[in-house]
Amino acid sequence: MPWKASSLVNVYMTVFTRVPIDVLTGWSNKHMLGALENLTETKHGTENSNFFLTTVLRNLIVTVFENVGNHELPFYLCYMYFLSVNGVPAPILNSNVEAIPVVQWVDKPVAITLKLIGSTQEVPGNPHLLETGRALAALHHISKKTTLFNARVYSISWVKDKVSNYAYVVPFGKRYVFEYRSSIQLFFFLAGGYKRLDDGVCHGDLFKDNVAFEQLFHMHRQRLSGCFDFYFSGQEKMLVDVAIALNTWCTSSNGLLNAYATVKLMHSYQTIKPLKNREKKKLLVTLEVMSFRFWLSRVGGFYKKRITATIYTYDPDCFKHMGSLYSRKEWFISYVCAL
Ligand SMILES: Nc1ncnc2c1ncn2[C@@H]1O[C@H](COP(=O)(O)OP(=O)(O)OP(=O)(O)O)[C@@H](O)[C@H]1O
Ligand SMILES: N[C@@H](CCO)C(=O)O
Repeated sequence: MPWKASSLVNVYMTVFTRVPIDVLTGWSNKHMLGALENLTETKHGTENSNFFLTTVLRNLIVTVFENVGNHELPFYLCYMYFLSVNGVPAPILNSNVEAIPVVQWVDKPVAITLKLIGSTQEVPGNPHLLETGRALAALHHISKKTTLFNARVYSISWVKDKVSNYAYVVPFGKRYVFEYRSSIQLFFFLAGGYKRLDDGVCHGDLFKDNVAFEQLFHMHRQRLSGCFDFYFSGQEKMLVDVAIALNTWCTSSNGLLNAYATVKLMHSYQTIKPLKNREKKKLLVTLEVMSFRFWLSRVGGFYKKRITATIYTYDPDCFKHMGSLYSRKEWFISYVCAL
């Protein structure tokens, strides 16, 4: 049966693994986090089980990793540590990389990180777009200097695997579109120009719900307090991160890229890290490929989760048609990329 976004209504549960209070108290004592005051489950998130934990000393996030193995966690934590000591705000708790609280619960790794101040922005305005563009560019800039390495998460084999697994959920008359878009995706990875794009460790998931902003009391504006959810980060073309950000931060409700928002984000990104000509030429196809990539993972997520329980899933519909939008013309790209 083909999926339908409307059937996502009433699908609300974001925690898969709960941790008893006495276990949390033990961790808190061991890592000197302070006496526990409050514990609540987060309302969003589809990958891991996240809790807001308040102690007398701090506001924390407890993440029980559902799909990240013990061997993978050190990269993510070290990368967050690397970013935060280099001025890109990531929610790492200790300034000593050896003292980051990592524990184990029912055979799953658990990390305790800082809860960022403020909240995420569903409808970003000028300052949000400008600060996000700047933060992403700073992240890319500094990531060039790290020796940390994590293999690309969304590789050719990932695409092939998902496409073959999910093809049956696409209505029969639409399968040619699915095949066409997946071929663009594969072509993108295999094309010669792809190899020459700038790469390094990328965030991989810089959606609006992964950046927090705090209100400045003395001013009528907000300031970026940090980026989180680095658990898709890995080696990637930096243009891919830019396209993910544009698709999610700058798209209007009708699915079209908003020129005003795109110019803001791109301008602030490029003041720190200007795109090279070969990157500008590939931006159009990268936007298309990334919209398909998230559509694919959301459709897959919907099916996987529907089988297991009623849990929170993201709506795939907003990425469905993005690849064929009229605003994605060459002139539009040169306009928004102009510094
Ligand atoms: N460091 C943090 N500071 C503030 N809030 C956070 C932090 N980390 C997680 N959260 C909260 O927890 C929620 C879920 O976190 P996150 O997005 O990391 O989960 P996930 O399961 O990995 O989700 P996704 O499906 O987006 O990959 C966020 O929407 C946010 O409200
Ligand atoms: N940020 C992703 C989920 C994690 O890949 C989405 O909204 O589809």
